[in-house]
Order: sequence, then structure tokens, then C-alpha cells
Amino acid sequence: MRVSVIGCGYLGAVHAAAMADLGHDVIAVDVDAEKIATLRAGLPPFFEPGLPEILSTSLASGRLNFTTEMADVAGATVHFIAVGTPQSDASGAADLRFVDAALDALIPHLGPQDIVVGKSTVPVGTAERLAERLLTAGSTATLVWNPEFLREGFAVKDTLAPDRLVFGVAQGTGHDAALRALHEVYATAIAGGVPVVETDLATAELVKTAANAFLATKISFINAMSEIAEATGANVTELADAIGYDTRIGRRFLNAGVGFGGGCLPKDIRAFSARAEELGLGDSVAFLGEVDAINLRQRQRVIERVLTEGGGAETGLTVAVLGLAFKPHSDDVRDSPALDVALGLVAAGATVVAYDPEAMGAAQKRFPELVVAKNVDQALLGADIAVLVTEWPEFVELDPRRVGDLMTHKRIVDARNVLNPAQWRAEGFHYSSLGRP
Ligand SMILES: NC(=O)c1ccc[n+]([C@@H]2O[C@H](COP(=O)([O-])OP(=O)(O)OC[C@H]3O[C@@H](n4cnc5c(N)ncnc54)[C@H](O)[C@@H]3O)[C@@H](O)[C@H]2O)c1
Ligand SMILES: O=c1ccn([C@@H]2O[C@H](COP(=O)(O)OP(=O)(O)O[C@H]3O[C@H](CO)[C@@H](O)[C@H](O)[C@H]3O)[C@@H](O)[C@H]2O)c(=O)[nH]1
Repeated sequence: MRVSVIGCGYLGAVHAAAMADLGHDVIAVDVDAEKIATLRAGLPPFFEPGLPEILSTSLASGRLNFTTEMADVAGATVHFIAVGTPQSDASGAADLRFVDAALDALIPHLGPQDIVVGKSTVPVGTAERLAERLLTAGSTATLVWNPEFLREGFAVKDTLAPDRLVFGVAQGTGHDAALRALHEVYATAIAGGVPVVETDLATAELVKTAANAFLATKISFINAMSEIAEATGANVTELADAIGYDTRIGRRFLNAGVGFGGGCLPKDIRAFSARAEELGLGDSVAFLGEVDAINLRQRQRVIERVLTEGGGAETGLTVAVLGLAFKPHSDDVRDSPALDVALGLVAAGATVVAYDPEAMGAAQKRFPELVVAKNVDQALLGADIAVLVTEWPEFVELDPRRVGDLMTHKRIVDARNVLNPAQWRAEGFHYSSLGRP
């Protein structure tokens, strides 16, 4: 099939390369000329395991092309919209200007039977509004919603073999043809047994928002438990293991620590709350405000812990911050708890030296004043205290004896609860984590 992908960020670039990898002819469009030039050269503009490989094989096969010209999508019959939907303002509502602009730019190039597939995460009701926009512009193309559930760090695998596919299609003319087109696009995954949920536009939009709200709630739930555990001498990791054995609960997404960040969960729960307010249903999802508050409190909790354990910023405290990305296997620092902790410690007067295996470029682009080290040893050298905020394998596997030799004082705050307390204490470390004695 000939498909276009509009927006070549974390979602779009991976989706375009994966579609080409599956054998489709793909034209991928972005307004960012620098990003397009990088992608054309076979270089992903961000770190994502497996992407360089499928990007270069797809480019070499001639099935994947990048452009800044929307007119180049002519000839494609299925068009994926994968542009950003960032948080717009303090209300938390999603900024839909990029989605609207992408559709408006696409409309003049659409054929009468084309399918426009929304992949961006949007507030419920957006798809219906966009379908009306198409009609008003005189287009007979069909608009459908096919939300994306990929995780950064596993984006290629998640795109090629997702847990499920959701196809939101409105009843009426174009319904059956649109479903057939979606089944053809994803034929390989469907043949591999991936479940398909065929539904309406509103449900498809809501599935995405509800999934992220649930994941965020799970994390804040366990972080709330970690506060209780800490006050009572209980162990939140053992608690998570024990409740996680109940298959109705499940162990995944129950890791207590500095909390969730990134370009999705924080903004998506805020956008969900803002949309519910618009619908007069703010009370129905009021708990998401608490989920957000618990999450942000964790960052503050870690900053205070480092200052307390380190003896206070006024002592000329030097802190090694291990991690800047919002999670390992990603260079994304959007709403990163790790970056917030680093900046919070700087604001409190500490001297911070940070290190991350992949996210230093992205962090320094945003905060050029942030002091970064060339490697983990350099970050630790002479530090009074270390704080592990992103659980990269390189940090999880650190040898406490070697770390102790590098630091001025043997103190570590494990803000992801991933180190073995007994092992670190045996090497003379003052070890502290969240919700574990
Ligand atoms: N990042 C993820 O892991 C992920 C996963 C699932 C869903 N999503 C959702 O997908 C959407 C995109 O997220 P992202 O992380 O890829 O964002 P991003 O900011 O990395 O990428 C968005 C891209 O869209 C481009 N763009 C903006 N306006 C455009 C236009 N009019 N025409 C063409 N290109 C345009 C931008 O230049 C940018 O390259 C969001 O709605 C997000 O919530 C993201
Ligand atoms: O037990 C856990 C699990 C995760 N996290 C944190 O939660 C955040 C989000 O992690 P993850 O969900 O793995 O990353 P994303 O790539 O942001 O993916 C989420 O957001 C995407 C964009 O909407 C969705 O497509 C995915 O399904 C959804 O998992 C990160 O900061 C993690 O450190 C925890 O603190 N504890």
C-alpha cells in the first residue's frame, strides 16, 4: 500500500520506518526541515533502539522517503496524522493546533476515496470535529482513529507487534472501506494474532486516554504506598511484589520511585482532566489531579532527601545526578523527573554534576547551564552524595566499592529502588531509597 505519515517525531518517524519495513511505500512529511534532512541521511533525530536499522534498510529499499512538501503525499491512499499534541497552558488542555494545521495542509492533496488515520493522542471529540472539517472543506475522504500505544525505548517492537490494535471508524459511507484499508495496513500484525478492537471514533480516542490514565494511576498508587511504607517501616517493593502476584492487579507499573514523566503520561492525564471539565464531568476524573499531585510530590521528596542525607546545600554540597532521561533506553527529557531533580538541586544551592548515557544533548539543549560529566565516573568523582534518578543498566550495575573510591562521602539516594541496599551498606554507604527501610 502507499501510505503517508505526517509528523516525524518519536511516533511518526518510528511509524513511517515500521510501515516501510512491513513492505508499504511510505512518504513521511514534517515541517521541520532539519529533522527531515537528518532522517533522509538515515540518522534518527532521537535515540530509539532498533530504529537506525529499520530506517537504513527501508531507505535503501526505496520504500521510505522523507519530505517537507505536503504535495508529495499525492498518490498515497492512507494518511497517518502523527503530529504533536502538547500541553497548551496551565489548564492542562491539549494544544490541537498542529493536528488542525496538518489536516488543513493535507486536504488539498486528498483523493476522494482516501483514508485519514489519526494516531496522535487527542481529547475525546476531536476526531468528530476533524471529520466535519474534512466535509466542510468538500473532501469525501474518510477520517478514522487508530491510537498508538508504543513505549519509547521499545517503539519499534511495539509498532510491529502491538498488544492490540484499535480501529475507530464512524458508521456511514466509507465505514467498510476504511476498515478494509486498516486491516490491509496492519495485515502482518493481525496475521500474527494481534487482537483488533473495531469501534467508533469516540471510544477509540478514549481508549488511549484511559490507558494512560490507568498506567499513571498505578504508578501514583504505589508511590502513595511508598510514603505510607516509609512512615511505618514497611517495604514498598515487597508490598508491590505481594499485591502484584494477584493477577487482577499485576506487578507491572508498580515500581515506586521518583515517578512518571515523559511526553505522554503527565500531559495526557492533564488533558483528560481539562476535557472532562469542558464536558461538565470534572468530578468524574478528579482523582487524576491527585495522581498528578502525588507524582510531582515524588520529585520534591527526592530533592529534599538528597539535601537532608547530604547535610544541606549550605555545606557546599556536591551532588552526582545519575540520569536525565525520563526513563532508561530513551534520550527524551520532556517532563523528566530526573531533570527536574537535577534542576531543583541546583535551585536549592547544591553543586550538581549530571550524567546520562543518552540524554545529555537533549538536556543541555534545554538547560545549557546544567553541568554534565563525560561519563559516570567523572560525575561521581569528589561527590558528597549520588542520586540515581533514571534506572539505566549502567547505573543499576554499578560496583559500590568502585563508586566509594570515587566519592568524597559514601552516600547514595536510590530514587528508583533498583539497587541492593545490603550490598551498598556492606561497602560502608549511607544508602537511602523511597519506601524501603
Ligand atoms: N512519543 C511517544 O512515545 C508517543 C506514543 C504514543 C502516542 N504519542 C502521541 O503522538 C503524538 C506525537 O508525539 P511525539 O512524541 O512524536 O511528538 P514530537 O514532538 O516528537 O513530534 C511531532 C512532530 O510533528 C511535526 N509537526 C508539527 N506540525 C506539523 C505539520 N503541520 N505538518 C507536519 N509535521 C508537523 C513536528 O515538527 C514534530 O517533528 C502526540 O499526540 C503524542 O501524545 C506519542
Ligand atoms: O512502575 C513504573 C513504570 C513506569 N514508571 C515511569 O513512568 C513513565 C512512563 O513510562 P512508560 O510508560 O514506559 O513510557 P512512555 O514511553 O511514556 O509510554 C507511555 O506513554 C505512551 C505515549 O502515550 C504510550 O503509548 C505508552 O503505552 C505508555 O506506556 C517513566 O517516567 C517511567 O520511569 C514508573 O515510575 N514506575
